[in-house]
Amino acid sequence: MTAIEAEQLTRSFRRRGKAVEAVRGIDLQVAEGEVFGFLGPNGAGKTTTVRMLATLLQPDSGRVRVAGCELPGQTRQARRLIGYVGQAGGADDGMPVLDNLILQARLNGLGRAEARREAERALTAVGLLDVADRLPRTLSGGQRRRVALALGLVHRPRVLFLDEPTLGLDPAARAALWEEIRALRVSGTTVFLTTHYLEEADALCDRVGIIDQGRIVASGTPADLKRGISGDSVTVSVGERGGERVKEALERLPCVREVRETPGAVRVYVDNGAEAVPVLVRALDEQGVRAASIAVESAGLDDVFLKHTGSSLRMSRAAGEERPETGASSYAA
Ligand SMILES: Nc1ncnc2c1ncn2[C@@H]1O[C@H](COP(=O)(O)OP(=O)(O)OP(=O)(O)O)[C@@H](O)[C@H]1O
Repeated sequence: MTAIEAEQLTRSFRRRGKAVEAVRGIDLQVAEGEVFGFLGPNGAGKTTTVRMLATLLQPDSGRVRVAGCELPGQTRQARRLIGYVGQAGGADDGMPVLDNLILQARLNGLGRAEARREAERALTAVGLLDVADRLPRTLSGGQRRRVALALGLVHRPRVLFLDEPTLGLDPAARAALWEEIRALRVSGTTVFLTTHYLEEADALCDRVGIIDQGRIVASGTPADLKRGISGDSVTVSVGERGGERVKEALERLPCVREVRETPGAVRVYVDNGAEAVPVLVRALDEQGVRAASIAVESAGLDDVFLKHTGSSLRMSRAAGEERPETGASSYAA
């Protein structure tokens, strides 16, 4: 059965008197029990989409059906069946972790005893029962993120929305959260997560939708998406300038299938990276171009991203592109 269905969703905002088209006609379907990743750069429209799917924002046009409920007509029923964990997390710092969860469960209509039971179950599920009596502000960033996850899970939602669940976490905390998400999948919960971490989409998701400038530009399993880009990618770092010359020097070579410029580097697609590198180095030498570094990899999701959007997600992160403050609010259905 389909857990999430959207047809031709659109949403604009007004900013300084101008219309910003955040979402421009999105269609998607997520099957029950699937982990679906929504991958895109800053400002692509991920949060706007996830908030519309999770009943938190009204679309300008289009249709949403989630957990069997048609929106906006069946919003109340839908909220009982879905959970939402926003970027800001949702815990109240003035009360201990367990009380936060009990309150959340009560808000979802559970009786006192059941709310306590479910709160303890959710904390156990995210490995935090030992901090039940602590105030959220005394916890580490990773622990606070897991409290937010528990808040989204306390009423056993069938569909869980996670907006950038691991943003800013260190690798160990991220790995711990990935395990929680994998466990949710095993329990049959449908998970819709937004991310701009390629590795996260690759490691966790059954299917991925790539969003850019408010539109889905590609979707499929990570393996299917990568299959469309077989071979190796060679990244030639050239600094701020010089990309154009490198591109010119390399795109004529018979072993080169395609060349794309990204900020500070040129990505070259070849069948066999190890064989191509000496040829590329010679060609650069002949043109008097010096590369800062050359790296060979199997083509991955970033290459899929580059192909469909014309920009590299990894390179834009490396170039220090910071995310704007979104002020996202948090809510657990
Ligand atoms: N409330 C708002 N008012 C005005 N503009 C908005 C509002 N919310 C989002 N936008 C704009 O809509 C576009 C999409 O934003 P959105 O937050 O959905 O992107 P995103 O992919 O989630 O980005 P990020 O990864 O930075 O969270 C951006 O240009 C953003 O500035």
